[in-house]
Amino acid sequence: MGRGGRGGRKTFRGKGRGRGGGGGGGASRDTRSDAWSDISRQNELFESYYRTGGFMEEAEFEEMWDTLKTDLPNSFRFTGTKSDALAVREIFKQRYVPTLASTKFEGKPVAPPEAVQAFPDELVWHMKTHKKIIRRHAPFADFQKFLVAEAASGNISRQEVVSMIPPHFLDVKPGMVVLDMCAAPGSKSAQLAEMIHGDEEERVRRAANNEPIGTSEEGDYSDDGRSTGLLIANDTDYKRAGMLVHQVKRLNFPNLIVSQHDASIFPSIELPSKDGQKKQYLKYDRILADVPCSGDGTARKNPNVWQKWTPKDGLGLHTLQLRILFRGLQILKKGGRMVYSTCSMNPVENEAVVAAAIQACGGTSKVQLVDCSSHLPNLIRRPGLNSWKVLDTSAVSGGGDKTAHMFTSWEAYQKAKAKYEVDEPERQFSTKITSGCFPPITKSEEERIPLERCIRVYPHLQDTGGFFIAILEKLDDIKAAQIQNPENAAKKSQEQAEKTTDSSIPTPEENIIEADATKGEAEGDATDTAAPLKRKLEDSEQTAPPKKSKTEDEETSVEPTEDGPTPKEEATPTASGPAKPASSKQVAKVKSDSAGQKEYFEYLASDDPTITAILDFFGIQSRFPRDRFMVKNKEGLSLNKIYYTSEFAKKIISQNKDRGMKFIHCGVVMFVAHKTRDTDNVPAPWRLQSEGIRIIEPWATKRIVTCTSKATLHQLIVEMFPKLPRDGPHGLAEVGDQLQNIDIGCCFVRVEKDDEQGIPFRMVLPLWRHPGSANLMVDKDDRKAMLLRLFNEKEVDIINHVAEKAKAEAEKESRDAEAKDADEKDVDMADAEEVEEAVAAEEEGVAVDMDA
Ligand SMILES: C[S@@+](CC[C@H](N)C(=O)[O-])C[C@H]1O[C@@H](n2cnc3c(N)ncnc32)[C@H](O)[C@@H]1O
Repeated sequence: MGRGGRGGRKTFRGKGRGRGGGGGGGASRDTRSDAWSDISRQNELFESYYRTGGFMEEAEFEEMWDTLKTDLPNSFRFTGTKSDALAVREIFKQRYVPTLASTKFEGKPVAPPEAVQAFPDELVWHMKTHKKIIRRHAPFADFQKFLVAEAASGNISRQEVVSMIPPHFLDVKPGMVVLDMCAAPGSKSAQLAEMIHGDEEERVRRAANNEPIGTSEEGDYSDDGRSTGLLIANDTDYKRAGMLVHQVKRLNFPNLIVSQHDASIFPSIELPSKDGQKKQYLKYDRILADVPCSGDGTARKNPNVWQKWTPKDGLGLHTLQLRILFRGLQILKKGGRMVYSTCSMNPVENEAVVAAAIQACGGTSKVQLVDCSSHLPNLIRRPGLNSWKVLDTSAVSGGGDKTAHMFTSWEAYQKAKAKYEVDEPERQFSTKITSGCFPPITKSEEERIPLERCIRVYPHLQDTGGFFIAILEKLDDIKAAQIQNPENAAKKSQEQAEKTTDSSIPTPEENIIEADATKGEAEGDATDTAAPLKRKLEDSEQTAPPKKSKTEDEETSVEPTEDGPTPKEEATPTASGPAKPASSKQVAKVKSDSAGQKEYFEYLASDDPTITAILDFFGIQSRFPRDRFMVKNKEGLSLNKIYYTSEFAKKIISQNKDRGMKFIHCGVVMFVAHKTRDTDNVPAPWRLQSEGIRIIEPWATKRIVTCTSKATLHQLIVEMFPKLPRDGPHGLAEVGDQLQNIDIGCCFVRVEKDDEQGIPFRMVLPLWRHPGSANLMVDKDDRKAMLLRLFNEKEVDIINHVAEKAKAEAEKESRDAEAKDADEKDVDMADAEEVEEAVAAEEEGVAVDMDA
């Protein structure tokens, strides 16, 4: 002890084991690519921290480190309603798994895809062959087509295995109000939306048929079986929020709002309140904080980790992470659950944040860590840490002589720093180290935070990336008086604890280690979202609840102590001082981040003439709500597109319209104006959209066509605009017979699940009945995906009868311009329209019905 100076420092240099990448082995060839073989998978500081930080036994560390240097397996998840996901999974198992199992690549057998045992129902799969090999090499061509087509159709999500874990621990049930605080690019939001959705479609169908929908402890089905829940998916980054919108749009979920706010000051969302009543603010049943982090658990797919890892990344993010978690806990319902997760293995970003947030909330009587050891029993995991060391690199200003230091406690850090201030005042430490970065020290067992309940997933445990998950439950209101600045709370508790601890805390000198002088990085503001190591692009590769009470207002009632003010006067816990109101400047900044764009969400009146005409046209039962249709123009006019949202989403959007909330997406496209001359006499010239069709179809009583044969379905998919005269012969079998009695306009085509014929699930498709033909309103890519899924047909040309006719006519005209046939010139108006649409569709590579 007390050796003084830097004599006790050890150098990292020479400690590296010099192991190369690779690892793995096994009977079949590991075909993972050499994709970034040119990048050295070594970083001495990174290795030394995890080797000497006391995270695991040496032997396990070796295994973990060897795995970290290998490429990550490909992984994906079957998505959507459970029955659809299981059906697509069956196609995959029957068609592709056996083929891949007998495939050879470069003369060696390929390891076939395997179901990841950690997740139920074999819905998650991974495969060792690198995705670049799958993409480029012939033996995988069919499988690649399947992956691309199903990902585009939303039946598959290409997501990293560990990234799928957090939503499973959130225990979301239909009807819950959920917030995803850092949601982009949206893979976990998609999982959460599926959970809120539950088996809604089946329930709604029963409700529409006046069949009992059953009761459930799991959700409030009073809205005719529809999920009354809500998901708010938020991200602060403008571009990434745009990606998020793109991803979640595919889900066609009317209960989803995308917002763009800084999660650490996430605004309180106002609820409608009755006249004279105190304002109420939204509280959440479930919150996910999948926060920005250093991302060192992604080293298997992210070369930046090897090239740029420095302890400052984690240190710099700790405070932002703490503020986000703290804000989440504030707006969580009492009894609600919150999951905090990162893809970093660094305790400074993990256990330290969790402990500091619990302390900031007033301790374990307010917020507890939930023991989830029996949940997802097949997930191999390690407990959270109760002790760890904090690594920092110091540097003499002006660069050079960078040194690494490992501290075991806040006290040790302060002592070392004080000593350096005397001995070597020009040496700079990270300004980001706070007492909260260190393990908490508590006076009694009751106060102890059981950090071992956190979950650590290391790469070698089940061939994944590294990940951290903490599951928190809010036991009690966090009273205004108890809300302390998170950092101060942690510090205060640490100071108290330090007074009572024994003298076994190592001195700084014992913990100082010298780093490779070339490895340090100048400290930057690690909260800058452009920092290279940030976990920004993770997943981007594509990529009994509290029972609901009678009214929405009651359901989301808020605790008086945590009522939020309007966004403009939001009280925010800050890292450097007590909670204070955010300035209006802050709010203005959030607005201007969007480059001045504003989304308008204007609801149509329930007796809006357009809505009335459309709903009458399709014979929509009066029980279907008529007041949830929305348009996205300032004037509130039904011009081009009409969207549908859930009742609760409508309440939230309408109530917070002028409060500075930055909502950037809500609603599912339900109807699109069909503007052609042949619609002059159509009472409702609006197209049904694939996005919204399944929401409204159960309630339709008119313009329904049933397709019972797989052969007819094939024809409808392969042929655009097949001929269909009003009377006389046609080639469209049972569908043609029904359509002959239907006037021009849009129709529903119902296709029921039929195992015998190999129709794996129920489908509802929009079709436009033209005067002389009919056309499924499905774009070409979706047609091709359907042909692959249902018929295993890979190279099918979609026939566009009208475009072909137009082309043939043009050729004929140019050959014999003089001899034009008068009859041919007299193409009827409707045919001309069809030509116009079809040719445009050909040019754009999509069917006319594709909604941009
Ligand atoms: C790890 S990623 C989230 C991944 C996402 N949960 C998913 O599964 O697709 C972290 C996200 O946090 C966002 N972020 C960074 N700072 C934020 C803040 N202060 N508030 C909200 N989001 C933030 C980043 O833009 C990034 O998209």
